[in-house]
Amino acid sequence: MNSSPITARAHTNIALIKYWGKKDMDLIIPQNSSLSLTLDHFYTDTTVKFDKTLPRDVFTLNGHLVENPKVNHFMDLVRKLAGIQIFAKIDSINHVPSAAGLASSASAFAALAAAASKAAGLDLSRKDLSRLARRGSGSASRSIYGGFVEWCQGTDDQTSYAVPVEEKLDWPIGMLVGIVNSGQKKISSRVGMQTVVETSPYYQGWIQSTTADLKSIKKAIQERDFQKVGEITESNALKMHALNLSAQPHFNYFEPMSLAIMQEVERIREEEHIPCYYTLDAGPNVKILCLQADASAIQQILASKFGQITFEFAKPGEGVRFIEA
Ligand SMILES: O=C(O)C[C@@](O)(CF)CCOP(=O)(O)OP(=O)(O)O
Repeated sequence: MNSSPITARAHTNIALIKYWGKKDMDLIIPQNSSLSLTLDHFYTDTTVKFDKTLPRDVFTLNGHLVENPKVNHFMDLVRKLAGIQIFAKIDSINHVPSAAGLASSASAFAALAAAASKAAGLDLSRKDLSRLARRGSGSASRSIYGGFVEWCQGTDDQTSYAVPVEEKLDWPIGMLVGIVNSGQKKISSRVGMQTVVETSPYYQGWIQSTTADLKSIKKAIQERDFQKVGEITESNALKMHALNLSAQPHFNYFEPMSLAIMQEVERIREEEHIPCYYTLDAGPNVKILCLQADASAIQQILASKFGQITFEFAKPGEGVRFIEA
């Protein structure tokens, strides 16, 4: 066990091919494989120090003491893996608006997996780090790597983990992220996706369609076909959200501003002839895939229409790494 505190930094990732349903809730085995882009702009720094004098885990988020059962459960997994019974001090700083569909759980659990396992004296491979992060939050399995990342669904704890598709990305693309609402979302991803699995009549169609999308997008990435990557991304996101609209009870994450931004992105593409495509996750925030050279032109158009919303640009980011606190 490491006596000194360990700090890890992990970046958030945004899925172009969505994970939206589990086969196994405890092991977090997904219904389908997914693909994401790790972003450099939003990240989490997490410091972990095991301390024999602690009666329980002590967790602070952005400087505030919080109780988080998912973190406690995760730390139990780490203790079991390392064969220790000691509690830890965990300090996490989220440079991401938490829980607003900006995949803050992805960067958070990837950073926690790296810092906690190393502080517990483990030296995990990136594959095993991805497996461990997955137990905290499915999408966190992808933030272990940078660039384009695929989470291979696998069938069990050993075979479900992410792999880098293209980590050192030499393609000048990125995402504009508009924070429509950084408040706590109504329905968590965990609840939302399970409702869909259990009640949407479209779920099997989704599995077939998203599996085909994954194959097509990997080919389009290889061919640097930005239009194809964008079209598949936008279509896949809308199919995911169609599941929510068809669930019982139905739900959706859109706010009026989300739809207005989505329509404006389509207009910019069709009338201004600037290639850009949107995606949304379990929240109202719109992420716009674009080429780096077009980012400021798109930002200016959006600022003229939605002055109250800032659209921050993120380039492809790197995988999880240890840093000096
Ligand atoms: O990231 C994606 O593929 C798509 C989503 O972001 C939603 F749009 C899912 C994120 O789910 P997550 O928070 O990882 O759920 P957990 O495993 O129940 O913790």
